[in-house]
Amino acid sequence: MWRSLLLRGTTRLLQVVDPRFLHQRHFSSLCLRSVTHRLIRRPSCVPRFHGTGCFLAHSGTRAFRKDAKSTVEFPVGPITVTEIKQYIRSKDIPFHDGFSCLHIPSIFIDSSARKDSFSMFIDKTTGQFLCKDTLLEGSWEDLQDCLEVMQKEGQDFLSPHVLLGYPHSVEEQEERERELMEVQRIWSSAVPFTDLPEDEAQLVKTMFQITKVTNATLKKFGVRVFKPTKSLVFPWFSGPNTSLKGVKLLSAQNGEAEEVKYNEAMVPKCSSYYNLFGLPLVSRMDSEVVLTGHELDTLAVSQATGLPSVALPRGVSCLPPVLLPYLEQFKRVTLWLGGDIRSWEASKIFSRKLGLKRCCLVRPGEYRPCPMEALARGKNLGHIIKTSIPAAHKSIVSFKQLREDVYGELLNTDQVAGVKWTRFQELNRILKGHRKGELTVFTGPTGSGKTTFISELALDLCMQGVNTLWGSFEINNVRLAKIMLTQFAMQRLEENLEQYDYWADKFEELPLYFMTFHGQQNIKTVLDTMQHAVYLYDINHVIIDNLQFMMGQEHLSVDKFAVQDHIIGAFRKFATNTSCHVTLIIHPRKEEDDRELQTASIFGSAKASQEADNVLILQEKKLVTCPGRRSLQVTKNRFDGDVGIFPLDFIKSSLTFSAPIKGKHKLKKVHNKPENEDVESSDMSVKKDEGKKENVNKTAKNPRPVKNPTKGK
Ligand SMILES: Nc1ncnc2c1ncn2[C@@H]1O[C@H](COP(=O)(O)OP(=O)(O)OP(=O)(O)O)[C@@H](O)[C@H]1O
Repeated sequence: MWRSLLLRGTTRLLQVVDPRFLHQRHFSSLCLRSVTHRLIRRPSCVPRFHGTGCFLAHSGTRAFRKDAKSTVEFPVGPITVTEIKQYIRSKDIPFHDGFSCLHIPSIFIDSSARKDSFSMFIDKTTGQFLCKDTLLEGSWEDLQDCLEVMQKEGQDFLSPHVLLGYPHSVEEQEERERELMEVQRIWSSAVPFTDLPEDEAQLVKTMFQITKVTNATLKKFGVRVFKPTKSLVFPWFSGPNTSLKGVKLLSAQNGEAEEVKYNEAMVPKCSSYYNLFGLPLVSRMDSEVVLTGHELDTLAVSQATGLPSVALPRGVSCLPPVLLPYLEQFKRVTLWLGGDIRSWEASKIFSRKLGLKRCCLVRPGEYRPCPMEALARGKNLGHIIKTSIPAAHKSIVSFKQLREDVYGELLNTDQVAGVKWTRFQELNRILKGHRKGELTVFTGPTGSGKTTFISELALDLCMQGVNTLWGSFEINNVRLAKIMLTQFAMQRLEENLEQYDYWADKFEELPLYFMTFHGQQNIKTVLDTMQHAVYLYDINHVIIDNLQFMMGQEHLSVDKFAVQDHIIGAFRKFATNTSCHVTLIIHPRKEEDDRELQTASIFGSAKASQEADNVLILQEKKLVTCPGRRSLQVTKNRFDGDVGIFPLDFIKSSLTFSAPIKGKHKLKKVHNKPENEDVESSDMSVKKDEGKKENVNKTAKNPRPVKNPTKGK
C-alpha cells in the first residue's frame, strides 16, 4: 500500500522553484527524491508547508541546506473546484462550501475527539489542504492518497503518526531546533510592555511614534520589548494550543522629515514562515475582521474600533494561501493594508483570493492614511472602515464611482507610475516605472545580450520587493541564477568564492522564483503554471525568455504568425486579468546587419506591438572602438507616450549594463516622430519635455490642497 503511494508521489513534477534550490548540483533528482520521501508533512518537524521538502546537497566540502519554502508540487493537471467536490462526494465526505476553501471533517482525528467538526480546509484553487487541529498540510494528491488508503483499510481517520514518516536530515533538524530556541530566547528575554517603568515605556512609544497606543492594547496583543536591539517584539501564535511559533522584531529609525523608518526581522526567517498576527484574539464567533498590512495597524484598529483585526506577516507583498483557512470564518473582511497605491493595488488582488463578495476595501487617500497614522491624527477609524467600498466588481460603472479612483491617480502620480529602477535612471525617465498588469515586449539581435540585460532589469525590481517569476526556456535555471547572482554581487564570484555564501544568503531572500521548463513548451501549461504561481506567491512580474519556445515545431509551416498572435494575445490577457506585469522576449526577424531594429522588426505580424504596453529594443551597433556598447530604445510606451533611446555599457566582470559616465553623452530630445527617425545610437534621446516631468514630481510630493467634496464626510 505505502509503496504505491510513494510511487505516485514520484510522478509529481516540481514546476516552480525558488533560488534557494539553485546552488544544488543535482537539482531535479533531489527534488524528485524529496517528493518520494514525503507523503505529508508532520507539523512537529516541519511547522508549515513552506518548510517542506528540505534536503541536502553536498558539493566537495561544502554543504548547502536548502529550506524549500516555495517548491510547488503541481497537481498532475490543474484542478478545478468542481473536480474537488466531485471527488469528495464520491468518498461520501460531507463538506461546507466556504469562501476560498471547502471545509471537511478532519481525517486525522478520531470522530469522537473532533472538537470542530469541519476543521480541515481544502483550497478551492489548488486543492492543498490544511487540518487546523493537527496543523497537517499537503497537496491535493496527498489528500487523495490518504482518502484512498482510508477507504481501502475501512478506517474513518488516519493517525498522523503512522502516516508521516518523513526523514529529516540532522542538519535540518538542528536548524529547526535552533530557530525555535532562538524564538524562545528572544521571547523570554523580551520584557512585556506593561512591565516597563512608565518613563521607559513612553520613551519606546515616542521612538516608534505610537504614543496614542495604550498599554492595555499592547498588553492585549502580547507586545514585548527586546532591549538589546531596542525592538518591539510581536508574537505569532498558532496551533490548537496557541503556542508560540515565531516572532517579528521591529526596530525604529529616524527617517527624513521626522518620519520614522521601520526595520523588520523575523524568526524563523520570513521566507520560511507565515502567520497572522492577532489570531489568538479572534473568537470563533467573530464574523468580521479587519485585515491590515502591519502589526502596528492592527493595534490601532483594535484599540480604536474594538473590531477583530489581524496583520499579514509580510505586509502587502503577499497573502500566502496557507493563511486563507484562518480567514474562512469571516463573512466580511475589510482590507486596510496601508495608505499608498501599492497597498490599494494589493488589496484588490488579495480580495480575489479571499472571495470578492465578502471583501470591502479601504481606499487610501488624504483622509484615509494607514490605520496607525489615522489613530495618530485623531481620525474616526470606525467610520473609515464603515465607509470602505465593496470589492466586487461591477461591469458597468458611472463616473461617480470612478471619481475617487481618478482622484487617487492624480494625487499619487509618482506611485501610479510604478516601481522605479535603481540601476536604470534613464529608463525611469522614459517609462516612468514598472507597472502592474502591463505587457512589455523586448527584442534585440541574436546574441546581443537580451537575457543578460533583462536579467538585470528584473533583478533591480525584485530587489525592491517585486515578486518575480522567471520562465527561462533557453538557458537553464542554474546558468540564469549564476548570471543574476553575479549581477547582484556586481563582481566575478569565480574569483571570490569565499564570498559566495555571503551573497547567496542575501540572494536567497529575494522574492524570486523560477519555472523549471526547458525547451519547447505548450502555452497552456506555461500559463497554468504562471497562474498557479501568482496565486501562491502573488507574483507581480513574469519574464518569458523567449516566445519562440512556445511556438511549437509542427505548426510552424502552417501559420506561424497566427500561432504567435494567439500566444501574445494569451499573455496580454494574463497580464490584464492577474494584474501581473509580463515581459516577453521575442526574437527579431532577420535584419540587415547595419540597420537598427525597429518595432516592425519583431518577428510576426503587428499584433506584438499592438498588444504590448511597452516595446523595448536592445540596439547593437558594432563599433570597433566600443564593441560592448548597446543602446536601449523604447519605441512604445502606452503609459504616457514618451519614447527614447539611451546607451548601455556592458561590464563583463559583473555582467551588468550601466549608464556611461555623465557628460560623455548629452541628452538629446527628439520629437515624437515615427520610431527610429531620430535615433543616434550613442545619444540619450528622450522625447519628453523635461519641464513637464518636474511638475509631475512636484505634484506627487506636494499634493494640491484641493478639497474633494466626496471625501472625509
Ligand atoms: N553588451 C555586451 N557585450 C559583449 N558581450 C555581451 C554583452 N551583453 C551580453 N554579452 C554576452 O553575450 C553572451 C550572450 O548574451 P545573452 O544570452 O544575454 O544574449 P541573447 O540576446 O539573449 O541571446 P539569444 O539571441 O541567443 O537569445 C553572454 O555570454 C553575455 O555575457
